[in-house]
Amino acid sequence: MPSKKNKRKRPERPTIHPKNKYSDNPPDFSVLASLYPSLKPFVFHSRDGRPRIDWTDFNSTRELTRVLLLHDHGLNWWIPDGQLCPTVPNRSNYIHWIEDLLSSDIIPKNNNNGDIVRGFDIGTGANCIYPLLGASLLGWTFVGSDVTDVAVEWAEKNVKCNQHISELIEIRKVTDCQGDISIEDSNCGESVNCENKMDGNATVVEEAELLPSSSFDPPLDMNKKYSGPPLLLGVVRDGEKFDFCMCNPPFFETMEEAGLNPKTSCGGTPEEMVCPGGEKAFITRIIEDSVVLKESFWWFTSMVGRKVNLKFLTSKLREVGVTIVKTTEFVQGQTCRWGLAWSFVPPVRKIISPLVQKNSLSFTLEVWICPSQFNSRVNLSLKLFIHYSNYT
Ligand SMILES: C[S@@+](CC[C@H](N)C(=O)[O-])C[C@H]1O[C@@H](n2cnc3c(N)ncnc32)[C@H](O)[C@@H]1O
Repeated sequence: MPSKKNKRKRPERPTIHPKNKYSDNPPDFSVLASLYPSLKPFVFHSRDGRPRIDWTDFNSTRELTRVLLLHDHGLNWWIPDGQLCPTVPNRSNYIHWIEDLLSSDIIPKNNNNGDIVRGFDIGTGANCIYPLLGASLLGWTFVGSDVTDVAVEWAEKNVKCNQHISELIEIRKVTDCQGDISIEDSNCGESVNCENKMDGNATVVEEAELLPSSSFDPPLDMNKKYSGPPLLLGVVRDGEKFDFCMCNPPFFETMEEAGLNPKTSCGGTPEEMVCPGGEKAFITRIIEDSVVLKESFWWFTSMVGRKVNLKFLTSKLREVGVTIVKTTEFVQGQTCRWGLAWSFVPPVRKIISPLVQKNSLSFTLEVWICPSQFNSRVNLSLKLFIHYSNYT
């Protein structure tokens, strides 16, 4: 007789966004191999008779991505050997999560660009996957930025060979000396050299009082501060307005760390995978840039690779006085990634729940409201957590 313990199964976490093309129809490698002979050499059958792909072989994963983009999205696509190869279903999850953000009514809709949705993909890579998917699935327009010549060259090729959406995507090369971009660093007192610097206004002070203490979060090691080329500040041009930015950052500090998952081979050069301070430093810089560029973006978002960093980053967001933070979990086979979104736009929705559930499902919202956004001088240590499912 099964024990009571076994009966109490934890609810299954959704691993794929319901709007994802593959949520009801996962790719059938046999069918695809019969339609695209170039895929055939990479498909084999396991003992249970199911068609499989060798995920540890870069050529297999690249060919599968090429075929899926062509077959399911009508996109021509290629990357040179060794460049980071995206998996289409999980990259689509991030796009659909942003779609949810834009359509949710927690903050007012952005009408800056009329009906046109405009996104900024920080580090678009040679694969240019997010602009290609966002443009082909949803008709969004994009600026995709990158620093390396190979990424910019191949992203441009991938855009040009898709005439039906090429008008929607601009690839922007980031250079080290772009703009005059040093921003105030309150921790180490570097020089301030930008017009719109972070200023400690009243909202920041109240926010610190109102939101949970971050005293247990480890600080960012000063030696590991992001010191690379600009991310947003200095790359976004005067007067540009975006509905969102997105980013799949270099997660790791070393290539050894990057190579820790022997179950997959998605390629990835050091420029794509690694930066001093890893994702924590990279995303911290995006947060700092967002303070200066709060008028230029409706939503800021980034992928986060490690949960411990998510905690650090959300506390950083509280410090800088955002009005909203939203997180989600992207489950990719055995790997978990997180989505982090924030905004400085005052929220309109007020669904209040006393607690943030610990083991929340994927694609859920956490919203923090700072009462000072409503010009209220409430002298209470008030914490409002809003939590609801994006599926509703
Ligand atoms: C993990 S890869 C992501 C590539 C692609 N977006 C994807 O999801 O597969 C990170 C990318 O960020 C780029 N990158 C690093 N620093 C950057 C910067 N300062 N500005 C723009 N891109 C940068 C790298 O060259 C690399 O292409």
